[in-house]
Amino acid sequence: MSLEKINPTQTSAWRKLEKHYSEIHHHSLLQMFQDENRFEKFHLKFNDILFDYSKNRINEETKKLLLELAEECQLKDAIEKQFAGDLINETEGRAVLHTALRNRDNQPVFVKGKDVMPEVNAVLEQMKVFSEKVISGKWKGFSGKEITDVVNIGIGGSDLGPVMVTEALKHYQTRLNLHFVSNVDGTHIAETLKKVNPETTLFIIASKTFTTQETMTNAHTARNWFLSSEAKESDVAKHFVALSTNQSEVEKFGIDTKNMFQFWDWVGGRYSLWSAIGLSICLGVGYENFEDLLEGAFAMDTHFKVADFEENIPVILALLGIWYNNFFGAESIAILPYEQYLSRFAAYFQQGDMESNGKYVDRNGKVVNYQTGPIIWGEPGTNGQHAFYQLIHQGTKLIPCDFLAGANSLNPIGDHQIKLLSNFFAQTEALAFGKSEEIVVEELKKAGKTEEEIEFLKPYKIFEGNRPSNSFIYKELTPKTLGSLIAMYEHKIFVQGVIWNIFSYDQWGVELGKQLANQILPELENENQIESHDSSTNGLINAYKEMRHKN
Ligand SMILES: O=P(O)(O)OC[C@H]1O[C@](O)(CO)[C@@H](O)[C@@H]1O
Repeated sequence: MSLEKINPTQTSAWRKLEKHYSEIHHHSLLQMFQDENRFEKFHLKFNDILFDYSKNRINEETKKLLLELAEECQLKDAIEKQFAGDLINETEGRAVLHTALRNRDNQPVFVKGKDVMPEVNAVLEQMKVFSEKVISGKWKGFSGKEITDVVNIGIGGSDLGPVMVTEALKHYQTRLNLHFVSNVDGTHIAETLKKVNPETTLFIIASKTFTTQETMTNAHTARNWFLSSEAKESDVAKHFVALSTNQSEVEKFGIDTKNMFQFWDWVGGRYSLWSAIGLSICLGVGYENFEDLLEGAFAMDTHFKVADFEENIPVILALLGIWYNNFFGAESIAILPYEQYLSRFAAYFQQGDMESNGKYVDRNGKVVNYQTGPIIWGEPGTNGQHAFYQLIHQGTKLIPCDFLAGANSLNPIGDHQIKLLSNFFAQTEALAFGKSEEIVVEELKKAGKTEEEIEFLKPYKIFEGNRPSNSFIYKELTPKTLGSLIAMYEHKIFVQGVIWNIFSYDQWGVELGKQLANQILPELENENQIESHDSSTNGLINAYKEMRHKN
């Protein structure tokens, strides 16, 4: 059964929200916080995570209306259909079941009448056995030495998840050194190969389709490099494994299918870190930690499935996003982790969110007349503070922010953590409440400025505030907590897609560029002048041909 296809702007909740927005959009957070119970009203707890959403430009009525919108858009039904394995990715005729990959209570999950759990568990077991063999040193390279380095070759969802998670869980690192190669720019693989030894390196070729140009090019280069050492063709099996849904392409590449870790078309690339694509995570941090990551995600899945919407963290997070995106006209969201280990978290959700909800055609095939997915960006605090926070505080754009921090550091050195957290708390406070003219004047007086200097400096030093943020504070960055946080954002993306009435699980928008690149590639293989494109593209190609070194 497909999802209901409701244009959100046609719902009565949307109309009420428009009216409500016109009534409250100028209200300040300062006024709203006159209510001493505001934090009590607008925060939620989930295991070791606290979600404070009180510093948002909402009141109880806003929340009520946003929840009405979710009901009217039949969110409950959509959630049930996704978890049940309905073919909700209609343009590709697929179910969407990354939740089955972390379905830790093992209840059957059916796709087209077949329970997928036995296969899911079999691949997990294969990942466990293999990663333990490599980590323990039982898996030997062609010259009998242990594996020391693992190179994951993949791109997009076959790279970003493992990169983000292995960085986030570096504290739990095994003895193996992990490397990731994604870019087709030869520099990426060249610089990586300089660091490794063919005798002790394991290459993981990670590609759902096993046809992606970047990945296959890098994979062939790695294979040639490997075979240019002492290694023989028959040694490839000891040094190359594949993560894919495409067995025949894996065979064509020359990887023994014994060394293939399978996943399925109901796992979207950007939701695949929980699948065989997570093999580099298992190798990097150990299978038990990978399992804990799955546990954390499963706990969030269960919460998302069963909690009432008003207490449902992904639902509330999604609705707040809609409030800013569609009513305030905010164009982006900054994800700002005060946790160095989460340095790739925002980059990961750039793909997660923007590839999922960057769509202008709705589920009825009609061009939408409202905004859909936001731009996602961000860097870890406090680095961001010294780079782009100026614009968030005093720029002309409204940028809702998600702040994330661990209460405890995994590297408790001196007073680093309280300094870090003092910044975390200070930033959301400053964004929300700003700095008034009176305080600015008082400070300038204290600094001994003249009346004239005060008049001049005053406007620059005032912070109008009223800039919204969510805060997530968790006990410590464990694999479980990380799993929950990732799943939380995944479900947020899904909820927003349902409300915007778009298909969140396809990505047709990346195809045109790929197609054109394939057409242009043969044109670059000769020295002929090119005239087949527009004048700009012709001009650029011909200039390139002039500039490049001739063989
Ligand atoms: O795993 P594959 O098939 O190589 O695809 C890599 C990436 O390419 C895309 O299909 C489009 O860029 C992503 O969705 C995907 O994560």
